[in-house]
Amino acid sequence: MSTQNWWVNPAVPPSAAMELAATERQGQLTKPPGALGRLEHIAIALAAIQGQLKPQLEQIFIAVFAGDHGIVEEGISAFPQAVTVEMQRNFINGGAAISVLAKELGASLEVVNTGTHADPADLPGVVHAPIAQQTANFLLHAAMDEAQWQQALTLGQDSVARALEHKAQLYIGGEMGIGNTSAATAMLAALTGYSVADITGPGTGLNQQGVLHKVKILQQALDNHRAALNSAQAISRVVGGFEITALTGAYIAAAQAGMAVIVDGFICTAAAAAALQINPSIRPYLFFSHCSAEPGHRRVIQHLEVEPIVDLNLRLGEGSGAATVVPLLRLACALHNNMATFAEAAVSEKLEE
Ligand SMILES: Cc1cc2ncn([C@H]3O[C@H](COP(=O)(O)O)[C@@H](O)[C@H]3O)c2cc1C
Ligand SMILES: O=C(O)c1cccnc1
Repeated sequence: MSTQNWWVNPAVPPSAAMELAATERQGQLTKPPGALGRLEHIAIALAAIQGQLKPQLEQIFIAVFAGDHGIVEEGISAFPQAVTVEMQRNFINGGAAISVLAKELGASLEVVNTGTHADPADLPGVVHAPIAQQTANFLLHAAMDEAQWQQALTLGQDSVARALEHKAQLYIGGEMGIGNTSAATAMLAALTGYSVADITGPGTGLNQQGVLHKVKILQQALDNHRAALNSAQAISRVVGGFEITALTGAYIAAAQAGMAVIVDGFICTAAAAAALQINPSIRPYLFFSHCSAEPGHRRVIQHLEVEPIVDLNLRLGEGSGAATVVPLLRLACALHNNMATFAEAAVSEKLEE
């Protein structure tokens, strides 16, 4: 099915035949069947996605989407908005957590300015595609209009096109945007039905009073927009962010291109939750990396019925949690691809029951 709205085009399901072949291979490797637990499932899922018995994760593509948020006027972050621009420089200069992780993994790293206060002349090396300097303050206004939402979504699709040019076998999206835990929380409350109070947390480090204020602002925002929040697309447009929408577009486009994706923490999960409602066919392509220390994440993960790979108390963003699990995925593939079978190693198989 092809439609004008590219984001609803279904992703082709991963190969069932390859899933079966990879499952059979796991059963033949020199270990009790199932003994490598979820590492087996990861390798099998990657084999099915890549359509090859021995999946490969050499080329990793990481995109960090930066976006500024009008809602910061309401005092909902512990850090000033200037950090969104300052961190873009840090990403490019190699000093940020995601820069270090990307280097360690031998991954390609790009930074996309989806709409921030950055001066492009000041930040060479960033992909500048600003939709505006920031979203509208969604306490009173829709964060984006329809054209801006589509533009942001397409920035994610463009990034996936660059990942494909790099022959990437795995796509990681990250985000940077002061105030974006507020946008993510508002989106997730509207998408899942959890109350704002149930899933609001400190983000970069609000104190208890700050969190209560954040709850109040987000609750008011959702009340103000209640009538408009009638679809995942509307929710993402009205209370989301440019960078979060770009991530939603990237997840959908990667799955449509048959590429595996690792989802990062709380904010990326908001983008993924919207993507899954807009286009449910992408689900098999998404691996959820970790359970964030942002308190709402555990609930949201349960609601989505997904199982994060690790739980390390991370609460950074930038794609850092997703990058952190790449070595585990690589090891899962190495075991699956390189272990000997019982026949090859002349090891006796399990007794018949
Ligand atoms: C120095 C610094 C680096 C970061 N890298 C990611 N974030 C994270 O914190 C922000 C969201 O938190 P809030 O909603 O509370 O503003 C996002 O930019 C997110 O990526 C950072 C935050 C800071 C301060
Ligand atoms: O889990 C995340 O993505 C997160 C949590 C807090 C602040 N920034 C990001």
